[in-house]
Amino acid sequence: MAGDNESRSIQEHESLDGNANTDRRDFPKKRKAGNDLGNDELPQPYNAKELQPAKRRAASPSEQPARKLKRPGARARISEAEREAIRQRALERERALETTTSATVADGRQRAAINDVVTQHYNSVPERGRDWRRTDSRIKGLRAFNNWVKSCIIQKFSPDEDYTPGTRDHPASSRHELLVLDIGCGKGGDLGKWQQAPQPVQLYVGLDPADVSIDQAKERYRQMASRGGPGGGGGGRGGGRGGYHRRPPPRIFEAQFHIKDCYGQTIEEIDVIRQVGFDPGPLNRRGFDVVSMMFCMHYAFESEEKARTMLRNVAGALKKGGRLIGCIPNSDVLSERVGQFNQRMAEKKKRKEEGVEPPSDAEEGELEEGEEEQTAEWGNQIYRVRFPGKTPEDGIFRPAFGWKYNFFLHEAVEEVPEYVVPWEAFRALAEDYNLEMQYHKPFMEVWESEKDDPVLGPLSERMGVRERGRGEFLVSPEEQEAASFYTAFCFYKV
Ligand SMILES: C[S@@+](CC[C@H](N)C(=O)[O-])C[C@H]1O[C@@H](n2cnc3c(N)ncnc32)[C@H](O)[C@@H]1O
Repeated sequence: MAGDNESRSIQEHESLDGNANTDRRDFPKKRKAGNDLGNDELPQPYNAKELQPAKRRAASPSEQPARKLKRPGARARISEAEREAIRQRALERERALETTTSATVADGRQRAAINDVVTQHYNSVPERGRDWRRTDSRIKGLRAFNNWVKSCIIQKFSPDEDYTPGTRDHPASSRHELLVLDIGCGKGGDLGKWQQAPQPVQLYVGLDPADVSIDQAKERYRQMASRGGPGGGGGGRGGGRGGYHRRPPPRIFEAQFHIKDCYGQTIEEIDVIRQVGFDPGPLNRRGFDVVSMMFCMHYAFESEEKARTMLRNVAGALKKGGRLIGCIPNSDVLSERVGQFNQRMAEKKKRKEEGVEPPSDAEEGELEEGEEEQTAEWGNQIYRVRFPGKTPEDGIFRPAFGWKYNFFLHEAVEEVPEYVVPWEAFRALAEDYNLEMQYHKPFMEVWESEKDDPVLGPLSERMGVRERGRGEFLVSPEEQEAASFYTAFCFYKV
C-alpha cells in the first residue's frame, strides 16, 4: 500500500451499483440509528479512568519458477531480474515461516504468532519517513492520492450524523468525542488523519498482527504526542498546514495499540474492546463510533470463516449507528480484467482449433512445450496483479471466497497474496451482521466528486495531490491506473 503508510490503490470504473454511490450529505435521516436513542440516554461507553493507562501520551512465495517470456515487454516493464529478486525474497520469507512459530517479547506479552506471509511482509517493509515519502518516492503522487482519499472518507463519515463543528460564534453541536477502532492499522499512518477529524477523537485503538508495524505505530503516536499534534506545534485544525477548521489546536487523543489477527480470532478478549463494549447484535448501545479498515479487509476473504470472523469483530465493536469505513480493491475492476483475459484466451483457443494460423508465434496465450498455462495478469511500471491459478471465465467470482492473486506495488508491496472481495457478496454478508451499505465509490470517482469541495479540495493541494490554486493533478497516468484499483466504502451498523 502506498499511503502515508504504504497505501496503494487503480482505473476509472463504473460501479455496478450506481445507486450505491450515496453521498453522506444525502443520507436519509433514518440513518440516525444510535442517535435515535438520544445521546443522553446512552450508557457511558468508555471511561478512560476505568482503563489501565495505555502508556498515555506517551505467492506469495512464488508457487512457480520464473517463466520465459514469449513477448518481452508486453508484460510489466518491471525487469525480469527485479521480478526474480522479488520472488527470491518471497521464498526467503516462506522459508523463515517454516522455522518460525512465535516469539515472546521482553515485557512478557505474547507476540502474535508469525504464521502468515502477509504479516511477514508488512513487518519487513522499511519505515522510510515522511520526507522520503513526499519527495523521493517514485509513487509519491499515488501515496498522496491514497492518503487524500482516506482523509476524505474519514472527514465525510467519521462524524456523528448530526454533528456540526464549532465556530467562533457557535459551539459544536455535541461534545461527544469519537471512539475509533483502526483494524489493520499498520504503522499508524492514519493517526494524523484522525487528529484532523472534524469531530474530535477521544480514544483511538489500533490493531494489527504485524508486531513490527505495531511498534512503529506506537512510536509514531509517541512522537505526535510529544509534538502536540501531527504537524508539530499543534498546528492541526487551527488553519495552518493541514488545518481544516478554525479551531484551537486539538490535544492529542488517547491511543492504544495491540498485536492482533482480527480475521482469525475474536477481538473481544482485548480489554479495551470489552470496556468500550462488544456485542455483534443489533442493540449494541455501547461500542466504537467508527471502525476503520483501510486497505486491509481483502486479506479476510481467504475463506468464509475468516470473512465472518472479521465481520463479527467489526459488528461487535460498533455501537448501533456506528460506521464501518475503509477501502479495498475494486472487484468490478478485477472481474472486468479477468473476463477480458479469459475472452482473449478463448478466442485464441478457438482460432487454434479452427486451424487458423495465429498472427505471431509470440502471441499471448500460446504455449510452448513444457510451458505452463498462462493465467490472468496485468499492470504497469508501478503495480502488477497476477492470479496464480484459473479464474472464472465470465469474471464473476463464485463462490465468494478464496480467489487469491498476487499484488506487487513498486516500493511498497512485494507480490503479497491478496483475495478478491466480490462486492455484492460482501454487501450481502455484511447485512447478516447488521451492517448496511451507505457509500461505495471507486477512487477516481471520489476524486471527481470531492476535488472541488471547499474543505477537501484545498486539502488535496496541501497533501500534494494537486498543484496549488486548483492546478495540475499531480498523479501520473500510471499512478492513476494503480489508484483506480481501489474503492472506498461506508456501512452503518443498524
Ligand atoms: C496495506 S496495509 C494498510 C495499513 C493501514 N491501514 C494504512 O492504510 O496505511 C494492510 C495491513 O493489513 C494488516 N492485516 C493483514 N492481515 C490482518 C489481519 N488478519 N488482521 C488485522 N490486520 C491485518 C497488515 O498487517 C497490514 O498492516
